[in-house]
Amino acid sequence: MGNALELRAVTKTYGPVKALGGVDLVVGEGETVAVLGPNGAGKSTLLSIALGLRAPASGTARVLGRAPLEALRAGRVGVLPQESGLLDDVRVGELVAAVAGMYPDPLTPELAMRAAGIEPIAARRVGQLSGGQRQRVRFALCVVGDPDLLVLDEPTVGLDVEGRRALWHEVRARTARGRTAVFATHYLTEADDYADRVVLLAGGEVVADGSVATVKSLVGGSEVRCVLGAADPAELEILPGVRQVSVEGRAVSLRTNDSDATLRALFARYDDVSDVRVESTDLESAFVSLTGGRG
Ligand SMILES: Nc1ncnc2c1ncn2[C@@H]1O[C@H](COP(=O)(O)OP(=O)(O)OP(=O)(O)O)[C@@H](O)[C@H]1O
Repeated sequence: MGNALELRAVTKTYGPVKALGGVDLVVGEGETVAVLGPNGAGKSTLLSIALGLRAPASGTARVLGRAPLEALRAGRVGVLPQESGLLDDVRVGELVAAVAGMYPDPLTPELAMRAAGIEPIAARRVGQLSGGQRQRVRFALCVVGDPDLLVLDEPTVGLDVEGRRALWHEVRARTARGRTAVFATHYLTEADDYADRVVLLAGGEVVADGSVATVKSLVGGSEVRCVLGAADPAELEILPGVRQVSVEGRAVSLRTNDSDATLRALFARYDDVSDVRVESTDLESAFVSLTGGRG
């Protein structure tokens, strides 16, 4: 199988702002990749370059072995942009059917509407829909061409539980058939649950790229939380294994490379330790640690 997406040394600036500073990203066909990063990290810029909607300042982008716009025009790519206008006066079913007609080998409009959970509102005018319903319509338009690559920018914003469930069900069904999905999200649980690979952007650069487990292991270790009568951060810092200490009132959190050694020393040193919990690194703490607050 070939590559669905190939970005090589891609840079992008907006005036004085460096949005991307030399990004390499190769996504194989069949992968589900989450692009994560703080506000302003460059996620939308990266996706729009991948789609050919913006040109990189330098570097190259290829989609399914072609120039991105060519792949888009050939109907091989389904796009769910972060914000996009929809024609207000048409009915949902008509809109989906019209867009289906632009593709060489589309799904039936009914199938696309069912995937997005909008069959019951097929006769409604788009202008009368709620925000979440409009997002569902955008998703139906994104899949109706039966594309090989889905590019989704924060796809579940505004969707209710059922809408999110339907969307991910459809994305998974497609990737299970060898299609590819690249999505940007701020919901780390979505990356954890649905992506087989995570690309973490910060300040326009890739700071981590790998499976969720790999990205978590870059930060490594675990977190020991407890409650202490009187916690002195300087004393806690020298306990074995401890890399980072945070104290809020009586609540103590210790990031450690060796939770067993840290716990033994904690109990030996303090006789008023309570509410002890050990947690392995989650994606959120990996995110915070690797992006270091950079936008
Ligand atoms: N059209 C534009 N003109 C000027 N600057 C822009 C433009 N679009 C994006 N930027 C800047 O480029 C940087 C990257 O923006 P981008 O929208 O790609 O980030 P993002 O990771 O998608 O952010 P968010 O999570 O907030 O959606 C930001 O500093 C942003 O202010």
